[in-house]
Amino acid sequence: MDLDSSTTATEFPLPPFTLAPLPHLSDYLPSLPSLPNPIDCIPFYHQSAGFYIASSDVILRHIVFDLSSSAPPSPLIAYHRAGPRRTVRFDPSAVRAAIVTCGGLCPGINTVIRELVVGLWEIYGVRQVFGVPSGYPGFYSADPVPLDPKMVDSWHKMGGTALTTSRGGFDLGKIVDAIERHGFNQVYCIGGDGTMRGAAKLYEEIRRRRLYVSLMGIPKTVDNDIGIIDRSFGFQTAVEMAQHAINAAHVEAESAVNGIGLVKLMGRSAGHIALHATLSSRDVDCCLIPENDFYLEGKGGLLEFLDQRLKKNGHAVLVVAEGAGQDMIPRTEAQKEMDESGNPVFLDVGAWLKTELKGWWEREHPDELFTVKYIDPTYMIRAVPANATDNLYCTLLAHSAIHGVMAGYTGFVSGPINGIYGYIPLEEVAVAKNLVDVKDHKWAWVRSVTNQPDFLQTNHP
Ligand SMILES: Nc1ncnc2c1ncn2[C@@H]1O[C@H](COP(=O)(O)OP(=O)(O)O)[C@@H](O)[C@H]1O
Ligand SMILES: O=P(O)(O)OC[C@H]1O[C@](O)(COP(=O)(O)O)[C@@H](O)[C@@H]1O
Ligand SMILES: [Mg+2]
Repeated sequence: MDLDSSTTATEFPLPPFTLAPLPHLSDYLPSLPSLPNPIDCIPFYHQSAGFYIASSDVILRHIVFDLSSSAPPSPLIAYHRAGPRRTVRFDPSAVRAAIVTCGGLCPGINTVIRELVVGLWEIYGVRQVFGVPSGYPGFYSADPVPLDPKMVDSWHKMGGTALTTSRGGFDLGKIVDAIERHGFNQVYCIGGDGTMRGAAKLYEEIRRRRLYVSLMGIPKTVDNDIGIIDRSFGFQTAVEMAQHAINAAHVEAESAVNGIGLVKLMGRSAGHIALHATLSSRDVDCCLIPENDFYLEGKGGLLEFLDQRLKKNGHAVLVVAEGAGQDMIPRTEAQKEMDESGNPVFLDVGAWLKTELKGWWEREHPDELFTVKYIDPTYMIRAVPANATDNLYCTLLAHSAIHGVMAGYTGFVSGPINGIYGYIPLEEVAVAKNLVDVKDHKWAWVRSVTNQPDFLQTNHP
């Protein structure tokens, strides 16, 4: 079927798709209040046609089709659209909302908290909003902190999380007991893949206990390792911050004889920050990520590549994601540790690479000048406030979360899918990993920009 030549519009039927479930409190609590949405009374909003989202409004997860393919496409998935519903299932005066932040930092967490508080207060007239300090353990080990718009007014300008966060300490029974004890009937969990896994268990336990509590997840991770949604909030700010480290590495390398600027960026199992920072910078000669094994010695290896690059340019810039090359670094049994959440704690691949490079130069070019400047901005790229783009994203994310919870939905994650905000079942997001696909165009673009080796083991003896 040659569609290039068609000069007129051609109609095609939409392929069949499956609508993902969206849990609702009425699934197990048949007699819920049903009230008009308080937005009806806010003069700033004009409830034109389509303002309120209906349960029939859906969005497709995949929007790329091969019309020439005769084989039926693999079943397409659709999700319910995010946004305000005509009726709400909570009396705003009876809402007691809890916000908790878990795991590592990411630019914009405080903006999400701020917009949850302001949105609940101003749009829905909720007057009882609490912050749960120090992550999941805070439910049972700390007192909730009452929040209001005045208190959170400038939080969007602050990095980190004003509620404080933690890893580990997830105790299902204690947390749900605390939710009941405090009378929380809405719970907003801000966190990464680990937090989403925890939230999915909390939702199941709340449902098992048939509690009138809506719990949802707002995905956060600077690594951008959460699947299904377009990207994590704060990720673009982190990539922007990484530029400063790469620029410094480039200046140091250019100013030295046979200088190498080496930058380690975050990315435990996914190298998105390193990839995007490399593409944004144009000064990087080689980008190493966990998804693409590399080797040092021999034909097609990193050392051969650097030797050529130093001969040609006199300097080179290397960007390495912290999770890359971990299986190459010698480690003692004692060093096989995990963090409090069970995430692997890595050895410093940057320090190891610096040592390897210096040893190599000593062996190959003992009489020539050489220097490696190693920059590890690690926490500097995630402990900053969100940039303008991410601040706007955090606001839309928080509002879509509130609209869904007030409408009585539960056990979901809110996030943009192909740019349109949707509600995704928690357990789907909790298992959906987002790794760099080294066979897609972006990685090919990195290799064309850097002209780095493909490190295919076939070249490697
Ligand atoms: N599989 C899991 N089940 C329940 N709780 C989990 C699970 N994985 C992580 N958690 C909890 O979620 C919180 C954050 O997890 P962590 O992996 O540290 O960060 P992130 O959520 O940012 O990836 C921690 O309190 C951790 O105990
Ligand atoms: O904050 P910690 O415990 O030092 O963990 C650092 C790790 O956190 C991360 O920023 C990701 O953490 P999250 O999964 O909690 O977002 C990794 O990039 C990094 O390896
Ligand atoms: Mg994580």
